[in-house]
Amino acid sequence: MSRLEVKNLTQTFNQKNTALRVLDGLNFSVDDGQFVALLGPSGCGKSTLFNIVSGLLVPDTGEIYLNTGDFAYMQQKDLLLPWRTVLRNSRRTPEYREVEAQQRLAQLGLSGFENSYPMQLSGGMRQRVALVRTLLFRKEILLLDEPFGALDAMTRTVMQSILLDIWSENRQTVLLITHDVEEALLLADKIYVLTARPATLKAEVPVPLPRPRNITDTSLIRLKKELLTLLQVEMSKVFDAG
Ligand SMILES: Nc1ncnc2c1ncn2[C@@H]1O[C@H](COP(=O)(O)OP(=O)(O)OP(=O)(O)O)[C@@H](O)[C@H]1O
Repeated sequence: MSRLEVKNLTQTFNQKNTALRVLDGLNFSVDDGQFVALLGPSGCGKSTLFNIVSGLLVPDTGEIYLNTGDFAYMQQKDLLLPWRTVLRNSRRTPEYREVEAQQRLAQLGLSGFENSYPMQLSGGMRQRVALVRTLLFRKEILLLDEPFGALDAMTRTVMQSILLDIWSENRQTVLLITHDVEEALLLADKIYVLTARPATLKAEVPVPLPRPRNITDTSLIRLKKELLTLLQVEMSKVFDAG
């Protein structure tokens, strides 16, 4: 069953009196409980897509079908409130999921920082607080825009496995924007590759392998080569155009 369908999305922004076409007839669907990764060159329109799916932005044309359920959206910028502590940023109200918030903060390596303020944390720590908040919303759909972008490689690996554990427990539908081909291969059931701006769907690459996965597995190495080739073609369009 489809949880989310994106139909023929088109979006144009006006920049310096010129029309910048960002999405151009984008179509895809995501099944209930599926973990989908979106890969595409920088600036192709991935965050714009999430802004439309979440209702923050109304597209020029096209439609979004959400089959019941609601979503939690973790944007690239962490959007933590500077006047609230880590614990209070993690929860919508003071009473809300107190115990779970404490547990998740500990799980994500933030024990002892519950009463710190965002400005007292590193970029990677702020990103982890934002992830805790997103998870505590307990929505059926998670929109994660580069959730691990500010993390070092080691912490990123730990966070990926925690996210997989949480997903296995709850089977939410996840859409993950990432620049990291290996991250997409380790986590996702299916990878959508987008073209350079204006974004359309370039390829749909299923990853039908059990988890936890090992990036040195021969089938993953083959898929990685395939994805890198697809992305290099699109990247070269960005740099040629620039
Ligand atoms: N509100 C806006 N007004 C004008 N232009 C915008 C707006 N939002 C995004 N853009 C432009 O749309 C294009 C796509 O931006 P978007 O943030 O969706 O890309 P992205 O694929 O998420 O990039 P990255 O991978 O680097 O985060 C960019 O060229 C950006 O300058």
